[in-house]
Amino acid sequence: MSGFGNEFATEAEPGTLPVGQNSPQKVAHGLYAEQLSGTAFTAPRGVNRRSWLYRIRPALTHGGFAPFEQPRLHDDFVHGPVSPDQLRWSPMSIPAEAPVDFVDGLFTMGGNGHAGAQQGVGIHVYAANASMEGRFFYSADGELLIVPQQGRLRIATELGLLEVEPQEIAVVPRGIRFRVELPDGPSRGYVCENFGAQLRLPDLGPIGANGLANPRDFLTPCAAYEDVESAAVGKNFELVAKFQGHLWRADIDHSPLDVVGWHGNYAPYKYDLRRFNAIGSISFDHPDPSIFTVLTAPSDTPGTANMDFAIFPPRWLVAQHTFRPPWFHRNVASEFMGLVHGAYDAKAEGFAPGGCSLHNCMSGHGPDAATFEKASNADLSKPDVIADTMAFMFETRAVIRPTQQAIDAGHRQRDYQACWVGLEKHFTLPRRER
Ligand SMILES: O=C(O)Cc1cc(O)ccc1O
Ligand SMILES: [Fe+2]
Repeated sequence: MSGFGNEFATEAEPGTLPVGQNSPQKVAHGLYAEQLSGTAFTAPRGVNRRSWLYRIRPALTHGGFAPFEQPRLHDDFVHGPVSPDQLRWSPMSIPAEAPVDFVDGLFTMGGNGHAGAQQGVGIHVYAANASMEGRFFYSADGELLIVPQQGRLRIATELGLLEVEPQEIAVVPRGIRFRVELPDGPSRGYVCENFGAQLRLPDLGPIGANGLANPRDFLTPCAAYEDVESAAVGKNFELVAKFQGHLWRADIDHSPLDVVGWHGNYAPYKYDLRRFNAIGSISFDHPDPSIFTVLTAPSDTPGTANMDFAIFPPRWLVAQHTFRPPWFHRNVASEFMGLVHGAYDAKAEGFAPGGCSLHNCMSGHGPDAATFEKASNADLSKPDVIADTMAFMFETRAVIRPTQQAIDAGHRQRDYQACWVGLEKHFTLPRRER
């Protein structure tokens, strides 16, 4: 179903949805009615999100929770000093031998804020080789923006099935239970867990009513359900929850993906980044990267987002008498970048698909020496096309604290700063005539 944040109504069996009310005394087909609230009951109508689910069993049907050991996934972003170094990582290798599913394959790179304060983000990468089997997951801490880099994901959610491939993204709202299957086997990607206000389309200001990510290109699944008892398939099922920064597990004797019909505006969605209508300079100078915002999660300060998701898609560079690539700069916001495909226009080498970089608040960064040299001498009489590329940025208001495991990781490029060696002093003044 198409459209960002629409009021959808969908049923996998005819006659499931009640007409004219949400909670009849008896629901059709012997189902239970359950409301899933994604915003405060009293949030203003324009941002209020909730859905009504008609399901085989209510969501409370499971055993007690006990801690679940996956120490690579957490959100301890508070303790210890944080270095202002520019950081970069090569792609994390995908496990080859023992089966590792999406939950076990998550590795927290860094983040800020805390789920408890409903502020900040957790930034994770995943590297997995196996589908989740008999395991279902949800995060009560934040909505999950999933950016696959290698391998498709088949995300079976309570509200329906999302299939995403690299260069597409999926967003699973806080609380929605899902299972990730890997149709292509070895898979890798990035996840931004947004603890703040929900992602939405940015205002377009003078751009007008169209452009950037267009609402109709966001797709939400139709209802699809499983009527599966664990005993019938001879397996133990478990429900894994991320709650206040830690993982918990509970036995569950059935698939919780048992929603036969639902209606509302709190639902997972996907978007193909190749549909992004990039807008840029047709005169001079490289614009601020906010022009590439796909989705934004506002904070309480207008214009200063908890998190922005921006992409750097294929596009033409036509600006005149200017340095065309991203400029050297320092930013009050913090920038975590990843590369889904191809090469990034500020880095000639070293920023590989599946890799990532972190440039924190006020840390200087910009084009590497090779890019600076090339762009400073480029022939600007011709347009340049950047094809075959898809980089992205999670940009946050607060400093992104890398985790100790990210700092210690073997795939961290300890020589990252060397990419700027060669940016020599060129300062000269014309000789003054007497
Ligand atoms: O640092 C980066 O590479 C991201 C970035 C891209 C751009 O085009 C302008 C500013 C910016 O921070
Ligand atoms: Fe930057």
